[in-house]
Amino acid sequence: MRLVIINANILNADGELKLSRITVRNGMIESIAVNEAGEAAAADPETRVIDAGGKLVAPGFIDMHVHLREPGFEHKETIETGSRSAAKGGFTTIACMPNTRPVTDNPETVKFVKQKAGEAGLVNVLPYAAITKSELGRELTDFAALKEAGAIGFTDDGVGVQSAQMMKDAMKLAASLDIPVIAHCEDNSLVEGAPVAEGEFAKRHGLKGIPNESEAIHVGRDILLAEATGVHYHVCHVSTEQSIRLIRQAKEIGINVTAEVCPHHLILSDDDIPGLDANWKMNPPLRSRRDVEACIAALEDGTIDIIVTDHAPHSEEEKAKGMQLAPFGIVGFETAFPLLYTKFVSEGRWTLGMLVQRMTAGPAKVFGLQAGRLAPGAPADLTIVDLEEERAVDPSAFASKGRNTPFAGWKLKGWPVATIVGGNLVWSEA
Ligand SMILES: NC(=O)N[C@@H](CC(=O)O)C(=O)O
Ligand SMILES: [Zn+2]
Ligand SMILES: [Zn+2]
Repeated sequence: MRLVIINANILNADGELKLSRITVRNGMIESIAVNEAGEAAAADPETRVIDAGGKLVAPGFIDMHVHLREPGFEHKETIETGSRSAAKGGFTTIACMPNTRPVTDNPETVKFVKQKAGEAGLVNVLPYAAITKSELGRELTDFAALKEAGAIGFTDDGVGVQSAQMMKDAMKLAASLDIPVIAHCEDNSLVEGAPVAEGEFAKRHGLKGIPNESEAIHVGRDILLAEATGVHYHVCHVSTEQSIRLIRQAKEIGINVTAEVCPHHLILSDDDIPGLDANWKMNPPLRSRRDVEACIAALEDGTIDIIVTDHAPHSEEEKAKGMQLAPFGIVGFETAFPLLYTKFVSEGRWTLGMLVQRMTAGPAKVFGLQAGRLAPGAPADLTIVDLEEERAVDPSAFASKGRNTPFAGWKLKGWPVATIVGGNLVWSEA
């Protein structure tokens, strides 16, 4: 089967949009050429033609931090609904966190996730496995067996690994297997019971605050451990100026550290939280404007390498428990690109090329994936985006089971309209 995408506006090496014709065969990009008029008419019956109509055709977005909730929390999301939500957001490869039930701390669960993702047949799903059994921080999992089963990295996302010795042992083992450690950085002794960041919002509402140090202490500790062990250490959802300072310095002296940031930490601060609505509750919490500015600058200068959504669906009942009691987390797939395009590209702060790089080639490079680029021989994982279409975020229309977003009603531009994985159209607006 051959697929030809005509009138595709693709970014060239200079970041300019060029109208092109992309030919796909057997799931791979075969050629990219200057668009030719009349191509559609010339196509043979064995060839499917998609007319992109001058819309952006980018490498499929890659999201290296997502929660699909299955097994165990199917009322929040399943691998299928999460995959569909990802496809609708323009993502073609996602990496899912192990804080399921059971925790992905055994080879069977890794295989289960891969099997379910294959059955859904929508996007590429790469499973992470837990660092410690049940993410309890007490005993390491069997890294070699988990890697063998298909885990692409180790993380206890959802909680920080509290013991430095445990983290050091994990890093040593991961380094010997040439596989990264991905860390949710949070010192429990500093955050107990706090639902939002330390600051004005917490004070005004009489809530306990999560201090910036609770994240940065782990980042600093882990950078020293990464230096000692030589592991590839990747920092989850960076949200503070202090963590960024430590990562910047570590990179300067050549320590193998990479980092990610979420759209909400690039856009929202705790000043924006309208009230005690748990759709604004996530971990790490929304911090100060100063932290937001530090995150933006760090993504721009390369201190932070990539953008991830930390898509974290929860049910409406769970989120209705209020700011103090509701679980942390917001959904992310279906708003990520339009949010970032509208806030940073439309408003002139970033080039389109920069945004796309941080969501495609950037993550592919950090995690060594054969994806994230448009070139002959690369997998035909593509996303088509209408940069002109403007509409409001409507959570009731999400493909995700989760409706928990602080961005409901936001008017945004740059909506994905079709997603192609391995040459197959897995989602389209029409
Ligand atoms: N980010 C969140 O607020 N929640 C995540 C856990 C996590 O990413 O730490 C979840 O699993 O719900
Ligand atoms: Zn986390
Ligand atoms: Zn997470």
